[in-house]
Amino acid sequence: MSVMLNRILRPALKQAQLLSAVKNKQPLWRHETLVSASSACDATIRSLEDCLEVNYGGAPMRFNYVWLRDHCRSDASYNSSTNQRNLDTASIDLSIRPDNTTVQDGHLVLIWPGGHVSKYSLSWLAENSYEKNKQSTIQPRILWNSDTYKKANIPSAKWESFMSCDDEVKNFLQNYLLYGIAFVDDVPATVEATEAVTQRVSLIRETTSGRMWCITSDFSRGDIAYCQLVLDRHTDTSYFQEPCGIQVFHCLKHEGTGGRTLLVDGFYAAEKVRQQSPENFELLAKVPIRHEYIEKSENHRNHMTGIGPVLNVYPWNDEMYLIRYNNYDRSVINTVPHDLVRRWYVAHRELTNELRRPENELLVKLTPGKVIFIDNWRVMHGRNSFTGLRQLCGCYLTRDDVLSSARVFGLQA
Ligand SMILES: C[N+](C)(C)CCCC[C@H](N)C(=O)O
Ligand SMILES: O=C(O)CCC(=O)C(=O)O
Ligand SMILES: [Fe+2]
Repeated sequence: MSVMLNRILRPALKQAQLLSAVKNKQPLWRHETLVSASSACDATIRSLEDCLEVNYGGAPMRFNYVWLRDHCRSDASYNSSTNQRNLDTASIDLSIRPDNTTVQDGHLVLIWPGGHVSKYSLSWLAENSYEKNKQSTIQPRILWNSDTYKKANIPSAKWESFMSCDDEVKNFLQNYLLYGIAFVDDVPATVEATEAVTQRVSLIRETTSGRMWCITSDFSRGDIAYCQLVLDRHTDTSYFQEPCGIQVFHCLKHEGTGGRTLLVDGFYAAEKVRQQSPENFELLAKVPIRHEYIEKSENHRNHMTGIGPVLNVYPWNDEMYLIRYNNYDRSVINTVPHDLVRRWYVAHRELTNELRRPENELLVKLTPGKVIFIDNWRVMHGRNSFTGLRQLCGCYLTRDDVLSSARVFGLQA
């Protein structure tokens, strides 16, 4: 089986060579020919069968030849003013190899059959190598429990400066990216001001809940959010194929008791599971789970479903990027056989236990003026039961646009 696979991946290797390599347990790459070797003051290059090995400081990096041709940054191949590829990738010969390989002034220079020249700075190659990227995080984060979040003493942004000063928004976004929650204080207690504050950061994502929504416990919609009962920790819109990126809450009025907001860093809890039982983490990251929103009332008819694992992880570096966790909206499990179902419940229980540890629960009373932004892909929210009139307004924001704003400010996101 592995021989078959290798044959497909390395067609140039002779079957006999391959078999003897497998038999002698030699690494297969030994059989690849060292076509040329050139060195510069800071880099060594080796041409292998289907890739170029570049030694430049850290671990050796390997660049496939088609990849190199595809990533040529010459004017003919790439439009650097729009940052878009001109080259038709389908026109590249899949067995292409450069005729000439040199390093000049910190650049790798390749001459391809037909004479096209490609030049890549070594630092660009290092930055964009798989070897580098499998070790880096897309988004640096500080995972927290109640204590560590409080000790970090993160300042809230202030309405006045938030609305007028980009640096205030930048600092706010930095906190938001690191912790998955961030606050703006002194916001006028109106839907309009709440809308204005969110538009400093992103676009509003209109959903079936509305654009800006304002809820009281009036049972106006077919969902338990619209009552006075306790709501356990959860992420919203888990029934969307792409759950909403950001949840914004502003409590405009509360004449009564209770109704504190519960926040839990889902990544903190999930990392605990990863450390304690990697097999449970993997199940939560693999088993597809459906969530559902079914509403049948006079004014609203909806049937949404979203399918995906509870934990979503980038496959090349194992970084977590999205949690779907909503026990209210979780639908029928019918995507895996019974033995996996049993193991999935064990894994889900372990995650739930971590999410429910009292030391992980941050409780905040949202008061008029305090707007909270919650990373709905990471931080769970819930609330205590409450009495009296409570008016909560807010909206969802599109994640892509929040991250884009952050990157435009020069933040890593
Ligand atoms: C009020 N607000 C619009 C925020 C929520 C309504 C949707 C609640 C749903 N159970 C969910 O978790 O997505
Ligand atoms: O009432 C609250 O504080 C939050 C309710 C909730 O979970 C939601 O609206 O998404
Ligand atoms: Fe919610």
